[in-house]
Amino acid sequence: MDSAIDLSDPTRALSLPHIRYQLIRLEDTVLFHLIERAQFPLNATIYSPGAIPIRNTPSTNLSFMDWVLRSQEELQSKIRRYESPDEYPFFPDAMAETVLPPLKYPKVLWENDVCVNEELKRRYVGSILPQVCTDVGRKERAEAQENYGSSATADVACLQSLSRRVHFGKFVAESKFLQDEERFVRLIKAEDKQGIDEAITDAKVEKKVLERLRLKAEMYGTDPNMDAEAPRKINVDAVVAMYKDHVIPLTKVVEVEYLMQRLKGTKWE
Ligand SMILES: C=C(O[C@@H]1C=C(C(=O)O)C=C[C@H]1O)C(=O)O
Repeated sequence: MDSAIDLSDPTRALSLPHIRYQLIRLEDTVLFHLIERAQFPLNATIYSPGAIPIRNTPSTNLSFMDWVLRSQEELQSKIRRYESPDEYPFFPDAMAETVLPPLKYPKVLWENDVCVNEELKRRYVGSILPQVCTDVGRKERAEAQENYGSSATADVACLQSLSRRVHFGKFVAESKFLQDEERFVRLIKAEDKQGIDEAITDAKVEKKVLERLRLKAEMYGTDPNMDAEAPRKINVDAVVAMYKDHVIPLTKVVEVEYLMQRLKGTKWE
């Protein structure tokens, strides 16, 4: 799987404008996967471990959606998805040998074990989905068994694109570190997480992200030829809240935790 960061040229890979451009493109990916998911009911059953017996496969106590996610990740690891430094599996124990020769990615990040996927999935299932799947001007059942497979497939796409988005925080953090090494070394040595969080925060950029996202959700969430009263394809407020309350905060957690480990390791990935 190709990395979205232009790793052929490490200088470009760590250019903040280039990274921010990738983050803007990822907004479209996340939004389109959410629109796909929002056409189905919440189907809460697929997130409960053991609630749906998974037939003709070794017994598992995973939820149906987790089983689909883990199975997809196992396959995708065989085609090198997780060799890319911007991809992190939700089930590291599912990683298998690749069927293709290994890729040689240039080293742009420093050794770290930062991964927020568990917290991301908890928030996705517990807070984000219930809002995204809320009725948007149409009567809807809470469950539709015939959509269990499609809902889980759309969830995998949403989770993987959200995971890439928040873990891009490592490239942002490395770029900011190189731009102001002395300040960050001082904050890291003082283990001043609050100070690091303030140093990596750009409130103007965050405001622009949310404004742009609202515009995109309003534009992509409606059919141009339908009248204004037609139901929207996505709950716009839910999309903006997702970024404001979860995506941006988790991206900053990744930035801070990556920087806290920046002076410990060797150059990696
Ligand atoms: C990603 C960045 O770092 C922080 C996180 C942001 C986000 O997740 O959208 C935006 C601005 C910063 O507060 C950045 O500076 O672009």
